[in-house]
Amino acid sequence: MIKIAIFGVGLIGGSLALCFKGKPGVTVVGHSNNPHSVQKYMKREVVDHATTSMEEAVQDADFIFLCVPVGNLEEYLVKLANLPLKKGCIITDVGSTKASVAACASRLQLKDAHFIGGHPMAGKEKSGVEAATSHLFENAYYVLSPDETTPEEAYLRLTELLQWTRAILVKVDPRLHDDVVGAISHLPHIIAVALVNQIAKYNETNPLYQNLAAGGFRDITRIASSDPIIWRDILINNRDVMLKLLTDWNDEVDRFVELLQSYDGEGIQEQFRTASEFRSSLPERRKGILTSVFEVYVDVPDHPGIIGQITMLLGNHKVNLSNIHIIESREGIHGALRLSFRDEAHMDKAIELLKKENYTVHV
Ligand SMILES: NC(=O)c1ccc[n+]([C@@H]2O[C@H](COP(=O)([O-])OP(=O)(O)OC[C@H]3O[C@@H](n4cnc5c(N)ncnc54)[C@H](O)[C@@H]3O)[C@@H](O)[C@H]2O)c1
Ligand SMILES: O=C(O)C(=O)C[C@]1(C(=O)O)C=C[C@@H](O)C=C1
Repeated sequence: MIKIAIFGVGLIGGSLALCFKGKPGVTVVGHSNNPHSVQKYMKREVVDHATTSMEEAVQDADFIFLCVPVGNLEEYLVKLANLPLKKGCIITDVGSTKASVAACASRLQLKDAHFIGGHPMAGKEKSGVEAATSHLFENAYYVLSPDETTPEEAYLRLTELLQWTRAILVKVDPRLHDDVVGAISHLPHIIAVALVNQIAKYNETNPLYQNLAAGGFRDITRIASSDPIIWRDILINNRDVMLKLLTDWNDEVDRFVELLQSYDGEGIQEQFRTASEFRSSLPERRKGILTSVFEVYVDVPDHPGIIGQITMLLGNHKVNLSNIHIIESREGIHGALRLSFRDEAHMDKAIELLKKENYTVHV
């Protein structure tokens, strides 16, 4: 029997619990200091058992997942270091920053357990166990940060367990993680919140701002509704990285100020062109059983009607496309199309048809 203890059965802890619960030979135990939360975990059936006792949760546990706010991770590690743990037990976390928790674990020199930091790059603006879902991590990157003391055997045991999440596991150094995730996750959260607050101030004198706010505003501000405590902890913890990133952000804002002051239309167009190019190169990651990713890339010459030709070819043979993306669209340069399919059979049929028409296809 594999016992998994989860501390903090909220959005992320609850979603992990749902990935593991019911799997052969697995028992999932949830912990909270609050008896009402313990009852809720049981009522919602996200865990097999729940308790307010830390000792009971970790007794004989093979894996311990710390899914509490970043500001509480060190306190939990210190508590665990003083409890009897099963020999070889793996402690991991899901915190959105990795350097400080890794440093804390290495200072503590856990006796019988191995700490391997983790961070699934998936989430929502909603929090709590009510928002948990077993599909949350599917096709998402999941960072793991073993260090030089981590036995290969322990790392492999954790990666094997995490296969149930259907995430893509990737090893990243904790400091590099905080730099990169600061830029692609933490900075966007600050920008979204600052933007909403700017508009909310205008709205105080005229509700038309709120009434007219449409798709653009909603798209860029979804994450402004994220949990204040979770994000307070993340930003304070990654403070140094964030201060540097905000300086660079000010430069980006200043660039637009200069472009507008000098009526530089071409410069503005160039900003949108380069942004669109990078954004369309981001891999699409769809979640859910029915929306697994089956993608191919097709080299295409730059001439009008090429997308129509390809969609017609596939449509005529009843191949269902779920999405089509232009990766490179600069004039005179060969580009690529990313074609997405809902299942493997349609993807295979598309590859066969495209190759027959002499297109270069990359799978
Ligand atoms: N929300 C996201 O998109 C996301 C994505 C990846 C990782 N994370 C990380 O996952 C962790 C959990 O975030 P979440 O989004 O699941 O939040 P959440 O609020 O949904 O869950 C947090 C859990 O921790 C418990 N908790 C809160 N304060 C506590 C305290 N002081 N002591 C003990 N338990 C406490 C809560 O009861 C809850 O069960 C955080 O470290 C966060 O950085 C979040
Ligand atoms: O999709 C969202 O709502 C998220 O905020 C998820 C998100 C992100 O910024 O991408 C947020 C925090 C995490 O630590 C990882 C992922």
